[in-house]
Amino acid sequence: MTASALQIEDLRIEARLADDTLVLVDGLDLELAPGEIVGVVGESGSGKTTLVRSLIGLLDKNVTVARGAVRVGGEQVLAPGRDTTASVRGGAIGTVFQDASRSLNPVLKVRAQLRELLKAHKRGISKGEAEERMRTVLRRMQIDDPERVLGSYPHQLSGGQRQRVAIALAVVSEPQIVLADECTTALDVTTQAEVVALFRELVAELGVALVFVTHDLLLAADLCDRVVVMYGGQAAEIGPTRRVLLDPRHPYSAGLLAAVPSWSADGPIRGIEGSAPRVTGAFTGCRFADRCPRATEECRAAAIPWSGGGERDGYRCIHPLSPATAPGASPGGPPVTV
Ligand SMILES: Nc1ncnc2c1ncn2[C@@H]1O[C@H](COP(=O)(O)OP(=O)(O)OP(=O)(O)O)[C@@H](O)[C@H]1O
Repeated sequence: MTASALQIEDLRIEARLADDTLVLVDGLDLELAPGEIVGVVGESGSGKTTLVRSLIGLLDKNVTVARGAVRVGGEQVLAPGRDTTASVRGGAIGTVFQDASRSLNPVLKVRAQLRELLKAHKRGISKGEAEERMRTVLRRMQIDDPERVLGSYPHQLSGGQRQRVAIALAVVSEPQIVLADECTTALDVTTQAEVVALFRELVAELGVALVFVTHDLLLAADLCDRVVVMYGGQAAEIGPTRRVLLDPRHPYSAGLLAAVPSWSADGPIRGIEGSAPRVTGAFTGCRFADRCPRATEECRAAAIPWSGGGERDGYRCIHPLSPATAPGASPGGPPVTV
């Protein structure tokens, strides 16, 4: 059996406020094999960015890991009171953010930025080897004039080139895992498609595990092997992309799909009414209950257990859509109302 690239076990992340504790991520279990692409989707505020930031040691000062653990390549890097994620950031874990300017240093030329990472994470690499590696990685990003780009400051590059350089920075140290947080959102559709194609190639060629965070369900459908649908800090549903899209079991997943225009081409587009709850430490029951037409008192009474086929394919709902009534009953057709 292949060792996991990334293992997240029962992760709970809390934020301390002056008068309360907010739960930002709760009970998250996720395992990624090398070469696997997992999409993390969900509305704004569902905890996607908090999850990504926890993996690279960039949580805000008032935010801590309250329970669970994270392992990278089998080694524990995050647990309550323990955070050694800085040792994997830029090395075993590469990150690409939405805004390339967050990944790039505006006052350093691209060469200096790539070289800095190689020096930090590939100890003993010679100057010549580093030059060769930088050119190769830029060519892999389909930059055909690597010499010019290496000698440029970020502001001298186009938006698409900047995002390619940001991806080059994420992969130059040959990471086991790449975290991409909304990294195509700010790009035009053509560049977005090119960047997605790049990720696909990178995963196939380098065997990295890719966590692809996006609002865009169709983009996730196009790229990802599996998706995690997050809501209120929890995984509402996890499963192979095709299964989740064609046969969602959690009413929230079905609601998200019904809100995608091209998915609902033959039927009415419906947003999900209401907004996500503020989850404090005292919160009980299903986080989606107040917005869910299937909710009963039972949903509000106690924590909802995980059901289905285990961590890799399941949902957190006691009144799931049955396969017969879910959109998968008519693949490609409009989702039913939830
Ligand atoms: N330091 C903090 N203190 C208190 N609450 C926080 C803190 N950081 C994030 N939050 C809250 O945690 C929740 C999850 O935020 P997060 O940014 O992870 O969501 P998201 O799914 O990535 O949203 P988006 O897609 O808009 O980036 C939000 O309600 C946010 O306001």
